[in-house]
Amino acid sequence: METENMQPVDIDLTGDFSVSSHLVQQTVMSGGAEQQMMQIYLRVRPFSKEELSANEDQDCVVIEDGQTVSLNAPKGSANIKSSEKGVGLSIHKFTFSKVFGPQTTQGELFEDTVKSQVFDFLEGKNALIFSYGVTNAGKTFTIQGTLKDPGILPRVLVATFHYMGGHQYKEMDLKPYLRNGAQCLDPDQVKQERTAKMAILASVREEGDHQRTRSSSEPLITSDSCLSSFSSSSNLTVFSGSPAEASSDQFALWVAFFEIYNECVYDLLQPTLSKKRSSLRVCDDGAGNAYVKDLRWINIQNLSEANKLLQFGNKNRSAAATKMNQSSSRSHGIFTMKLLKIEGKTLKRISE
Ligand SMILES: Nc1ncnc2c1ncn2[C@@H]1O[C@H](COP(=O)(O)OP(=O)(O)OP(=O)(O)O)[C@@H](O)[C@H]1O
Repeated sequence: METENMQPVDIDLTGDFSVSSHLVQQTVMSGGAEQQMMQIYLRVRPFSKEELSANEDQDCVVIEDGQTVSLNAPKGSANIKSSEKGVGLSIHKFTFSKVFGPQTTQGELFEDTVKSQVFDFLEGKNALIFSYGVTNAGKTFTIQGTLKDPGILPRVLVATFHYMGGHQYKEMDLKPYLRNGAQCLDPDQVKQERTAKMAILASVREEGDHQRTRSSSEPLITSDSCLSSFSSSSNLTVFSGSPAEASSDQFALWVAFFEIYNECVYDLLQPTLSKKRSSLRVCDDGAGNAYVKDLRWINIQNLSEANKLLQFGNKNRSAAATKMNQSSSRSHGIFTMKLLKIEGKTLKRISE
């Protein structure tokens, strides 16, 4: 899992990484922008019952200390055979910003990795969090989690609504535009926004009625209102106090959810009327910033709405069972939040 604080300007990462042979931590040197460190975390998930009964626990991954792991090639593997012949090594060491073992809880992971970045996002800075790993590694569990064990995304949403407190801008007439801007909507456009959002929320409510019997270990987004229910649970981190409380500023949260599947971009918040979905184009806003053209942005005003959009989007994701993971996501899902800080009717800042 990797996290980075970003400035509003795009940073070309290609060619700018400085990577030493055994150090996986990477330094981002940006042309003109301030130098930033990309934090790279490793989470080692526990073995499943099936993996244990198949004797897959061969101590291949050994956590040496809080930052280092050794990877030992499995018995009988090609790596072992060639290292016995003096070709290559059967042990590799990697160093990370921090390594989290199988006992790490979702709450501990959030605290020790992205919590400070969430605070930065609420205070107006851009941030990017992404998870990277082979199929079945635990990416979905870490980012989304389950009803019982909420992951990073629901925790970020809870923290954001807590921060906004009673200072929400409900007019819906200031909407993110292109990459870093916002546009004013006229009353007809606001009406269209409300209608589009209501259509999604209503469709999830209808489906939610048929889903009440799901278990708490299933992905978070399958259960209606679960975000709201765990937001009150004691193990959930929110920032103490709300910095928004004291000021007269207001906040609007807009979200988008899309996937990259077979190198095409699909909007997950676009109701699909036919089996064939149309893909979206990635464009340049004229200032060198990439954005997805015609991507749907929805203004959400509470956790229940956030949960419904997640349910709706996840249902649209291209999932197919693989040999290793029966509910594997076959695409890269990208959930984006834009937080607008508004004074009167004027946009003061926007963070993503
Ligand atoms: N830290 C963890 N603790 C307990 N179970 C976990 C943990 N991480 C992952 N799992 C379980 O391991 C399985 C695979 O996890 P997950 O679906 O998140 O993998 P993934 O990396 O998203 O896979 P894919 O790329 O194929 O979608 C799931 O059953 C999940 O519940």
